[in-house]
Amino acid sequence: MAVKGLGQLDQVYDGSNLRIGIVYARWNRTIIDALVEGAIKRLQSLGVKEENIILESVPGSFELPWGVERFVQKEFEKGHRLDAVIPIGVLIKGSTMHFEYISDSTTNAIMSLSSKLNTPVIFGLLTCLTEEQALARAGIDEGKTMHNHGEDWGAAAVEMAVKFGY
Ligand SMILES: O=Nc1c(NC[C@H](O)[C@H](O)[C@H](O)CO)[nH]c(=O)[nH]c1=O
Repeated sequence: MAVKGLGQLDQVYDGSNLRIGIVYARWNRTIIDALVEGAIKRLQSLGVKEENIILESVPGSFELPWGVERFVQKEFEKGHRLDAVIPIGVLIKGSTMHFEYISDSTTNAIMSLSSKLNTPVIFGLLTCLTEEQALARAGIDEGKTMHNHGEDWGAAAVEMAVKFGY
């Protein structure tokens, strides 16, 4: 018996009527730029118009939750509802516990945003132990060992907006 919905696992969703926000942190900029580019590329491949992809930045990943919350509210107040938002940040472990505290607090805060804003908020935070891990997940390491995770986030934003949006 076919399990209902499984066939949707690789379904392509039409983003042509969607307005998507991307809020990126400005730490580890080379990696961030690749991830943002990957998300935009996938959004456009799913039909999201260039003028409907709205970019904003914050100083670092710690500012992402509040920045995303205010970004969505300000766009709504301007009459431009966002159908989904992709926060993008790159945290790389240093020699202190800073990484752990920001990773944990920011992840939990981002997780609660979708319900709080009634808008799909995608988890676009890389929490890496080494720079090499982050480069690989942005698809820009030497050996091109992984795909650009920004593309996954773009696809998730379109799917969540089409399936559960207004
Ligand atoms: O420390 N490492 C990182 C970082 N620190 C800054 C922090 O997010 C915040 O902007 C400041 O503490 C000011 O509030 N922000 C990142 O996005 N990635 C890191 O790897």
